[in-house]
Order: sequence, then C-alpha cells, then structure tokens
Amino acid sequence: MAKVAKIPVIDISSNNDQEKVAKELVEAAIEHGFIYIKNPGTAIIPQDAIDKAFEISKKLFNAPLSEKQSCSIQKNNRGWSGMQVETLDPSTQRVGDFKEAFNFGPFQNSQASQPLPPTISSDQPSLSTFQDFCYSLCLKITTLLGIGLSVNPPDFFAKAHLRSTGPSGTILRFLYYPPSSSIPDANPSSDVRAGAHSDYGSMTLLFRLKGQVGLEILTTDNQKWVPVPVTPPGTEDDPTPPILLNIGDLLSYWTNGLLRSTVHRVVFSGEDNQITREKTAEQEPRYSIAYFFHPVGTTPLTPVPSERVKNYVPDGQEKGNGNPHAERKVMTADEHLQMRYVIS
Ligand SMILES: O=C(O)CCC(=O)C(=O)O
Ligand SMILES: [Fe+2]
Repeated sequence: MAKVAKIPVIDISSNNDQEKVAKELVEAAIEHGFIYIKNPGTAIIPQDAIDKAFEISKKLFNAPLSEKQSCSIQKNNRGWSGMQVETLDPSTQRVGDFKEAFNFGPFQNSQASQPLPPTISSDQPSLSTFQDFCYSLCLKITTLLGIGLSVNPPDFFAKAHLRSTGPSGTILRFLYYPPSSSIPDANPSSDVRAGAHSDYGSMTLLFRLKGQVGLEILTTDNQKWVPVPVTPPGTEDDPTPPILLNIGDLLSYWTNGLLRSTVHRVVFSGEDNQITREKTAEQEPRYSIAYFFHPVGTTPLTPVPSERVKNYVPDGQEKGNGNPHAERKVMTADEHLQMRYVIS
C-alpha cells in the first residue's frame, strides 16, 4: 500500500475552543510544516469562489500565447512565466519545470494593478474577491498561530501582515501543468512538473482539484518523498477538498526554525494510491492555485515574544550557547525575500 503523508486535517471553522484549535495548528506546523484546513461549507472559502478561480485559470492558460507573452513576468514578480522558464531545483533537474504560471499582485477597487490578458479582463472582480478570501483566511491562521505559541500580544504575526499598512511580497499564483503527452521531450518517470523547493513567505495556501495528484513532501525523518493526497480520509464528503496550508521560509526563520518549512515538489505520476483511490495524473493537465502570504515588506523580523520560540533550540545547537535570535542582525521581510531570491 502506498504510503501517504500523515498531515493532520484541522477544522478552524468553528470559533469554539479557539485555544485547542490554535494548539493543534501549532503542533502540526512544528511537526509537519503542512496542514489540511478542512473546508466543510461556506465558513472558510465558499466552493463557488474556488470553482470560479479554477475556471478563470483554465481560461487564462488557454488564451492565445501572444496575450500571455504580453504580460510576461516582471521584476516585481507579477505576470506570466512560460513552460520550463523556472527551474526550482537546478541541482537535480535536467530541464526546467514543465509548468506555466501567472502571478497576481494586489487588486485595488477590484482592479488588477498589472497588465492582464484581455481574455480574463472581465474576471477582475472575481479574482479580487478570491484574493480577499485567501487574505482573510491567512490572517486568521496567523492569529491562531500567535495564540497557539502564546505570543504576547497574540496578534503579533497578524499585525505584521495587515495589507493596509504597506506593500508586501504576497502573490496569488495560478499554475498549469500540461499532460506529458503534449511535451515530447519530457521523461515523466524522471522529470518533474515542479522541482524540489520550499516556499519563501510566511505561509502558502494551496488549492487543488480532486484527482489531480502529484504533490509530494520530503519527510524529515528518513528523507523520503511521500505523496500528499488531495482528498485525505475524512474529507471525502466535503464540498471541496481541504485547503493545504504550508509554512514558508520566512515564518520558519522568524520562529528560529520551530515552525517547519518543508521541502516539496510536483511529479508527473502520483502513485496510484490504495488509500485515497487517487490516480496517476500524468496524462492529464493539472491545475493548482497557490496563495503566497508575506508580511508587509518593512516588517522587522524581531525576536518573537513567545517563551516557546525563545526556548526552542534548533537541531545542532546547544542550549546555553546564547540565544540565536539575539545574535543575529534583525532583517526586514523585504530583506529576507531578497536573500531567498539570491540563494535560490
Ligand atoms: O502545484 C502544486 O501542487 C504545488 C505548487 C508549489 O509548490 C508552488 O508553486 O510553490
Ligand atoms: Fe511550493
């Protein structure tokens, strides 16, 4: 039987027992770095908003090449990147990622602040609404992480992400992975759809479609790749698959490694999975949507006022050797992002 990642499914939709939910989130973020956020109805992100976002994504990637090319990705990280333009893991990849992506920056008054392909021009209000849902959900999760880590004040992280206080690296990203049959030079058994990487920001929300497998995480105990099912047990009857949340490098850095930023990748052939009954997706196009949540760029990544974080000793460091937080220079969220771009 194929092994799958044992990522907890957490229901944050009820406001009862906030402390308990917050603790569960924190433990999952420490142990796995990945968490399923159950999406049981309208309480988290409504199904029609997710369906609409995928519909727009399909329209966008099907648009004439010239429309997409005229919105090519800029230094500000907004726009379209074509097939094999990105190589997320150059150390192991023979060729670039077999994917296309489109990055959306912020919307103002339901209008994008960047060029968009005319094909999706009329969809700006829906995109803006979807981005707002993602923003609110991430803000809620940052608050819960603050509560779960007993940060004082508990809104320490949430406040750093308030978009009303300044620009950030936050990006909504549509992804399209073509079927292997349409790319003759791909070798689906050894090439990847997206190379091994960790995400840069505070956290990422990932939306996938039922049956569209391929995401894998690298386990920290035995360094093995294991699939991350779209529909884990217990969520089969929910209107949409759970939203996958993962901690990014910035929040891991900010918490001195206590919260885990887990390496992941997308392969062509998700194993036929006996547990979840999900099938190989290599011959089918795959769509996913990621929301990369970053703090406001000027946020100084000062030591987190939490005993749990302060007392955490990263592997390989000895207690009493000084507080690693106190020893390092405080950088801003923007500086952290620039540093990640340089080393990637
Ligand atoms: O498409 C996926 O399932 C994952 C994408 C991803 O990890 C990313 O864009 O950072
Ligand atoms: Fe990622």
